[in-house]
Amino acid sequence: MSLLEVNKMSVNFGGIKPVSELDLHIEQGELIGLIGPNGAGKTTVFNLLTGVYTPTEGSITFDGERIDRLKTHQIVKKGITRTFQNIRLFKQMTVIDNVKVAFNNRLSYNTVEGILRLPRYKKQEEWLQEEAMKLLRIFELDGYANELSMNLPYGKQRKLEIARALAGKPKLLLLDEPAAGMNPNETNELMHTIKMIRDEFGIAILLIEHDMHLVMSICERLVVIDYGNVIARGTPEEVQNNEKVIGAYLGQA
Ligand SMILES: Nc1ncnc2c1ncn2[C@@H]1O[C@H](COP(=O)(O)OP(=O)(O)OP(=O)(O)O)[C@@H](O)[C@H]1O
Repeated sequence: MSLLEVNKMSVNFGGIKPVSELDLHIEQGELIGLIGPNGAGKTTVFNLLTGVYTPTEGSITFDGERIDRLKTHQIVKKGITRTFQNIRLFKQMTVIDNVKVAFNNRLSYNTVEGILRLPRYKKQEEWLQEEAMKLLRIFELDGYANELSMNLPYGKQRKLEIARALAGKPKLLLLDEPAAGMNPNETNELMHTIKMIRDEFGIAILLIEHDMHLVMSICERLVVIDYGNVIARGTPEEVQNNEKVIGAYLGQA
């Protein structure tokens, strides 16, 4: 069984169907690109996978369990985390605190232990600090740990968002246009970061991205959607030469 199995998933908003009968399978450790023209339904797919929307038809099975009726925080606990098209960091918090909050669902002290700062709280706080620093080091953000996140350069804010998503220890990471707004150097660095995550963390990644060079360079398989329907699947080479795909992108121009 695949890590993620989406079968005939649709969502209907008062007659509009941004996603229609979508099938999607992702295996452990795969790096898959979800591409398509503007308004094709890509972000809606992410919102369905993460419980922001509930599918009106079809099913989502993750790690052998149905998740399509679960709430977002329950899905995070099952092992799916994401980043957003527009950066959603806690701007007024430090870099390390942005990562620490995401470890929350892995802590086990209760409120009283927290308020009284009892030993279990202290031990977990130390663990939290170490784990958060480890993640920051991997992303070369440890030097910025105590800066406010809003003061980081744009590319580093994007990296921090990914680091925060990894703090939840996902089995599947969803990245929504991580290269949006980046300059070519930042995009290049991001490409290495995404590859590194997959190799070091051994997790599956589903990537929405308009930067075709990035997508074609790092994804093993691509799924192309248009008007909420899958119009092509395959390796980057196969998809690049697919007439329906070319037509969909030209139609946009
Ligand atoms: N809650 C909603 N109610 C009504 N329509 C919606 C809702 N959410 C999304 N849509 C519509 O679904 C379509 C797909 O939007 P979506 O944001 O998923 O596309 P996208 O492929 O991510 O586009 P982009 O590449 O521009 O980010 C759009 O026409 C959008 O207006």
